[in-house]
Amino acid sequence: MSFEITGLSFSYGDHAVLEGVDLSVADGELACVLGPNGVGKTTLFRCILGLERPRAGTILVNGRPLDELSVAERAREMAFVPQSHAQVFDYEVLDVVLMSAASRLGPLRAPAASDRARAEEALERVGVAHLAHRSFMQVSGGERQLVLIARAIAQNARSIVMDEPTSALDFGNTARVMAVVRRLASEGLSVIASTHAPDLAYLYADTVLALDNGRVRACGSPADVITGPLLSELYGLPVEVSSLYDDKVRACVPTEMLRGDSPFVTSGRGKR
Ligand SMILES: Nc1ncnc2c1ncn2[C@@H]1O[C@H](COP(=O)(O)OP(=O)(O)OP(=O)(O)O)[C@@H](O)[C@H]1O
Repeated sequence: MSFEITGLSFSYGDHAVLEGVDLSVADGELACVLGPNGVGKTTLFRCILGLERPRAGTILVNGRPLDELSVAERAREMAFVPQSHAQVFDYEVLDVVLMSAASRLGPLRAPAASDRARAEEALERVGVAHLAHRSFMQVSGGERQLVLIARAIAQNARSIVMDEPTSALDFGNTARVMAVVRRLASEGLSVIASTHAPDLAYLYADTVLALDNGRVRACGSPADVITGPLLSELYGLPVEVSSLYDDKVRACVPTEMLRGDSPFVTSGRGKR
């Protein structure tokens, strides 16, 4: 089991954020974490990455307790893909990917030719090798996200944690990035990603964890978790879930928008 999180509880001072969270993600699996703003998704990831110390609970990464891993070992086991719009690197794309080598290098050691080759190969794998010598700040949000995923691949870790990998992306780039993430999982990595889009979680994930107020509201197969009643309760508004393409797709619709008397409906839209 690549991530085995048991009874995880965390507080910022007096403010309890996570309570008794359990999650297992095996090699080859993609788990999506869903939940309203402020529910504790990023905090959960910070605990998994060893950046916050839980009040209670255990985290095993590839079978080893997180708190027994050195910083370098954590970097070998886990790669982190942050939200692309939070980045301020003014480096060439290839140099951003080469930063993945930092955990293997001693202080003041330059990356070797093999690190460079690995970085170039990772860019190739996510389809953005042509951007290698462009400025990271001057490529699009979707391309930037793919570069950050390439950096995670080049790190050669067995597990990847992604904080809202598609939050800044358009429709096409969302599909491209999620396809890459899905492929990485299918190739044997364990991946945990947060998302605000239940229909994306349904389409791509093997497991969905729905957090509500820092507690697990549901965790299981997308078919069990992505349902109208659960999403309505989780987000506090009526949601209908329609099954499409033999239930390979579920469209999640906030039905408030469809009611003729809805205060949100100001034009002809939704009144039919
Ligand atoms: N450094 C901090 N100190 C104190 N409280 C914090 C800190 N970081 C986050 N919080 C609080 O912890 C709670 C969970 O925050 P977190 O960022 O984990 O939520 P999230 O689910 O990732 O939210 P979003 O979907 O908006 O990104 C929130 O109430 C937030 O205000």
